[in-house]
Amino acid sequence: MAALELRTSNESPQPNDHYIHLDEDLDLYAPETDILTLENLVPSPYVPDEDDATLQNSDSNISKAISDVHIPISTLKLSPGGILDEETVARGLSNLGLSADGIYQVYLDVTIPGFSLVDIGVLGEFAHLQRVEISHNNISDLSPLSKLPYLLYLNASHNNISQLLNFAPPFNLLEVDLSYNQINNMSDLSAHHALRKLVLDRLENCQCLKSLSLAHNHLEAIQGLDNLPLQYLNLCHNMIKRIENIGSLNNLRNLNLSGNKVRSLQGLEGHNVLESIDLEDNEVIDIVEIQHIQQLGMLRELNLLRNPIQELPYYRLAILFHIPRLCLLDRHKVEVEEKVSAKNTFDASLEVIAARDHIMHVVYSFLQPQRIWDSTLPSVETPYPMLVLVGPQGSGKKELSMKLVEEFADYFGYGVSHTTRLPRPHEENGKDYYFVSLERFEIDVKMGQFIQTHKIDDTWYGLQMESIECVAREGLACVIHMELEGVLTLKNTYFEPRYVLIIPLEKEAYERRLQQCGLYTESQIEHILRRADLYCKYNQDHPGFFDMMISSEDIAEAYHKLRRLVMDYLGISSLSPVAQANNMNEAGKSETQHAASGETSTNQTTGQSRPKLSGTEHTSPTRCHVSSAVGKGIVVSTNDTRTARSQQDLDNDSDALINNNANSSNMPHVPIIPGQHALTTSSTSQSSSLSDLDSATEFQHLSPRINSRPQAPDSNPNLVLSKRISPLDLVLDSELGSLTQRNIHEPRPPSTSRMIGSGQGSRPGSNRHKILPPIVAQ
Ligand SMILES: Nc1ncnc2c1ncn2[C@@H]1O[C@H](COP(=O)(O)OP(=O)(O)OP(=O)(O)O)[C@@H](O)[C@H]1O
Repeated sequence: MAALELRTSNESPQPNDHYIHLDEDLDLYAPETDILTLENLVPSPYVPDEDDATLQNSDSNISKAISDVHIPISTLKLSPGGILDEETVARGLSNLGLSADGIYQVYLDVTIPGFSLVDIGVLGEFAHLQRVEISHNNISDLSPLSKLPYLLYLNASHNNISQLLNFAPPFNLLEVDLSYNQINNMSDLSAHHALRKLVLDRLENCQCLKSLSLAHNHLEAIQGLDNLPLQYLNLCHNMIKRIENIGSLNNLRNLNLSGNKVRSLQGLEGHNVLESIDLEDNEVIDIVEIQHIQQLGMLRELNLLRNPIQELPYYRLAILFHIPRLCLLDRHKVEVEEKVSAKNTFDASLEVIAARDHIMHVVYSFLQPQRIWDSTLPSVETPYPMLVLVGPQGSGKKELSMKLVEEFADYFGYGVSHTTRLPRPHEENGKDYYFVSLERFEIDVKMGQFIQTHKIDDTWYGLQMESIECVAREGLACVIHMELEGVLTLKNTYFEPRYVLIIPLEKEAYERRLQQCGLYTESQIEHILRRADLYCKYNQDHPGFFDMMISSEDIAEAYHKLRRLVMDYLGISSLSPVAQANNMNEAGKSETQHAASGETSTNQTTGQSRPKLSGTEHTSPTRCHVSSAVGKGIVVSTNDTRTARSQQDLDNDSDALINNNANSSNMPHVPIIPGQHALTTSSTSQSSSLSDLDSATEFQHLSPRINSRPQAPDSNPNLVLSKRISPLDLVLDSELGSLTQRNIHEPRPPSTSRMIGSGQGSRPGSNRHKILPPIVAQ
């Protein structure tokens, strides 16, 4: 093996060993030799300047002497053609020290920058080198370094190297600087087991570098990758704590950071083409970190296995809620059901909330002994009449409801909700609300008492069946107020109330009002105002959902409108009889026009049209004429089979209805009062409205008569049931009966449902309008 060595011992030179004795007249530069002994070292006669190359008999001066040797350029060209020659190497040698085997004094370092070197093959002959600096050349092949077994430090920056460390690795290679090269192929570095520092700065010239893998190193930070066109970056199994300095990797599609110490996902924002992130076995702990990757539109795969975040309840659903576009999470395929479940868990739509609420109460009530709520039980045509004021908190619904009930005490009763909030001054238990403890509320829920519940902040509100039934038992229609969620639940039940949206449209005035009442904190007010927007939007998006909207900036004015509306419903007026008749005619005309033309009424807030709420929605032809006249309110059936009524019909409407009722059913002429059942006069139905199943059977015996179909029991004796059936079955039975047993052209016997018994007096207006007509836009 050829080597340039300095031997300081007294060893005798070996003739065949290419040793050079630095005798008095021996030239230092002797290319054909490769070992120097330092005995009697004298200045070289080739050195032109006496001060230069003065070798002294000491180690320190030897180094200087050799490195300062000057060869006249005119006589010697270093490394011609970029092929490194020994002379150039000799000029670059420094750092005299012991060879690795401890036998020789050798130069341990070589520095050969800026020689435009292409071929460094000769370096292989300097096996003792420990530090090689060959930067700023044109080297593309480092394979000769495979012959330097003691190499510890390599600086090959600013070259044309395209392969990373593609030489047989010196056993102890510690540090490599390959910055400013053309590396576009990262070879497996696992053989370089001692490598502790790898500098790959300024790889920006590698404009084709699409895939970079630096796995299983001890990298503590990401750097030097700026602006690379990388699509795949594998940094797994390093010691990286922060995702940094990859902001300019705009083409990154696949990032593997598994097996690191990453805690935050900050730094991943803006990687809009990132499709896959592997963060398995890291330290991500907080779900808020997901916000950093939430907006990555192409992200389809995420692996957070073996991160503390997995301990969070609903972890998987939470991730899917934030990034619903994921297809693969923690190496498991994401199912559609999971995505739906995620949405429903964290941001359920109002409809879902209501459906859940409804299901819960139905299930709990089924677990209880069944009772028939006979005062509010629906029949085919006559839902129990209810008026629901809907709107956000502080919109004045409660005040309006109370006033209405107070003024129209003969028609309406107030359906008292339960709440877990404390009573406010002037509020009375049982009048404004039933103020109950949370425990009591929960017990009632589990006892199946509620038909709907709704939570606002930490307060529960809920309407119990008994509250409505209480009002119905009095023969009154029920007025309640609630939030939108409550309405949606109610719409799942058999109740078919009229819904009036009460909402202050002027936001500033509304805000002032909320502030002045002193009941709400600033954040609550903000929330309420947002809810007000939600109501408006819901009204816009669901035409016809609310039957009417009343703006409630000014409560007095709102009440005035509501009052007018109700009076119109009930056909009562404080106007003169003539004006009253005119009003009725006007109302009748507009109703006729709507019914005849199938017009739609206009949504007040939006100007959108909405389908007129009328029974023309019903499919049964036998029900059309009924519904076209009455909508969903208190219903009286007529013999009139036309769907559009003439003005004359309307003028004669009341009388016709009364006569029809009386004639067709052979029943006495009775005025109709909301909520009163026709059979309340019968001794059988005088009993408690909270009947158990026995009374349900009793009810079934009577049901044909309830529907004024005397022939039904005979023609269908099965209707007299001895077994228990559900109210729903009753409805189905009676509907079936109406379709199968009765000729649909046959005039329909009037329904006597909701009619008061003959023994009871009529209430004001009840002989004028027996129905709650559909609300039309004003
Ligand atoms: N059973 C119920 N289901 C759903 N919401 C309800 C129910 N009972 C009451 N609410 C609503 O809960 C909200 C809070 O009730 P609260 O008695 O504090 O009314 P408020 O803030 O005075 O509002 P408003 O002036 O509109 O009546 C109100 O919007 C009310 O309508």
